[in-house]
Amino acid sequence: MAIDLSDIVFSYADADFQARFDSLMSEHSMSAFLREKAGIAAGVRDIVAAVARRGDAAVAEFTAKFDGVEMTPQQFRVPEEELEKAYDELSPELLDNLRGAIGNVGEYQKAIFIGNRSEDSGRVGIRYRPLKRVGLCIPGASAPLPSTVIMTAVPAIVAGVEDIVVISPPRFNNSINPVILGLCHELGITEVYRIGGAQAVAALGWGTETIKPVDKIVGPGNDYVQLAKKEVFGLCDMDSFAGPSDVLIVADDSANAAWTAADMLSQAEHYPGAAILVTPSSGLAAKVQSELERQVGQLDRSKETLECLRTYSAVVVMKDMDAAVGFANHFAAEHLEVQCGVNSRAVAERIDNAGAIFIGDYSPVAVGDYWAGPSHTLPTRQSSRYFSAVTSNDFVKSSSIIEYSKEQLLADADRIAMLAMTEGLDAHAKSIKIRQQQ
Ligand SMILES: NC(=O)c1ccc[n+]([C@@H]2O[C@H](COP(=O)([O-])OP(=O)(O)OC[C@H]3O[C@@H](n4cnc5c(N)ncnc54)[C@H](O)[C@@H]3O)[C@@H](O)[C@H]2O)c1
Ligand SMILES: N[C@H](CO)Cc1c[nH]c[nH+]1
Ligand SMILES: [Zn+2]
Repeated sequence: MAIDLSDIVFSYADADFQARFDSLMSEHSMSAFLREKAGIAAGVRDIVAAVARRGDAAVAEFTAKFDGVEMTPQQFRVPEEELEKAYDELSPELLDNLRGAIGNVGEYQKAIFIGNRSEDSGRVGIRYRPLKRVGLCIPGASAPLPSTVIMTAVPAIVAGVEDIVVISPPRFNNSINPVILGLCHELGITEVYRIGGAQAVAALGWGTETIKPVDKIVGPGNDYVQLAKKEVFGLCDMDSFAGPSDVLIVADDSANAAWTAADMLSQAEHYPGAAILVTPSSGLAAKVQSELERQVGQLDRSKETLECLRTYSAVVVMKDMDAAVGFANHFAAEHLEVQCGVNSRAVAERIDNAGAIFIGDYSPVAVGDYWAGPSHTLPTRQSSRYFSAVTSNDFVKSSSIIEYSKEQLLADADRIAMLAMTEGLDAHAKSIKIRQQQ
């Protein structure tokens, strides 16, 4: 039966435009998610509390319950021989391509790294040091994503993190996908645990008898993983909220409709994944709709992708490019593509909220997912308004440096003391004044 996607198309000229706009914005918002998942959040809190109280025993119980795998705590960690064996089994061609991606990501992450730009030679400064131990969440239930190992581990390696720990659910013959394991070996990561979900995040945050706590947890995951990261925040740091993927494409008449549709499908394929086209061109909207209808049936995950198009996606016709850009800034996408021909860079300049911006016809999201250099671990659910992509700079912390000379302190001593007395803190004032009395 022919696929009809006319339901996902709407225009500023429609009577119900505002209602559809509001519902699209709110469906994808963080507040709707947190409200809708309040029940799951309560369950996640219980899982985290149980791991905090009972450590490994609780991790083993939840792994049996949610992943269907019975393990003793000694079996959580993947033996190094298994990592080596998985590495040996990678085909030379795959290994070469993984190395190509690792090289690009490493080069980019080095170029943007601020951790080696400490400034502590003057009166005030800042000093960066790498985090000592970090945990990476690598999804593995709906689809194992080896590329996420590269996109989270390489920035940490560039920053100089000593201990990198990987957690991933035991969804592949009771263990982890072998490409993920082989890649860990290639990157020199030896501490890999076949546990996932909220229980694994809790183990990283609280520590257990067999897993030492980490300083930061980074990486994507399903609702349980993301909500658990929120629960352990404070015990350690975390990155952004990297949940279900989305792409928003701003395009004009010059866009190639078949390519635009292909890029939308590449996000919808994530299942869950959302793909939204915003354009001032009703002609392009119609062509993209028919390309989606034509191409979706040709995909391996056609059924799932179609469901994501129908459930989370839209083709929206706006009055003009200003309105399209306004829509994009309001939506705050994880991935934002601009396909506006020679105007692409100028339109991209006007985007304030997006995890990653892909400019022009030859920068589909997939080039960033696997290859270009910036991490594909990006803020979702409109949180690119305030969160950013994972970078090497997420794996350093800073110490402020203050080093006054006698002359510098004496020059400002009275003024500092006065501020202290204004707050009624005379011990503060005296710690300054005592130095004036030499
Ligand atoms: N934004 C990004 O950068 C990015 C990158 C890659 C993946 N992702 C997203 O990450 C997500 C990965 O999801 P996934 O399905 O692979 O899962 P996952 O691997 O993150 O988590 C699976 C675990 O969740 C736990 N779980 C499952 N059902 C449960 C239940 N009912 N109660 C308690 N715990 C339960 C289980 O322990 C299971 O092992 C997807 O949404 C994907 O789109 C995002
Ligand atoms: N688009 C996903 C979220 O940014 C990342 C990914 C991994 N593999 C393919 N895609
Ligand atoms: Zn992707």
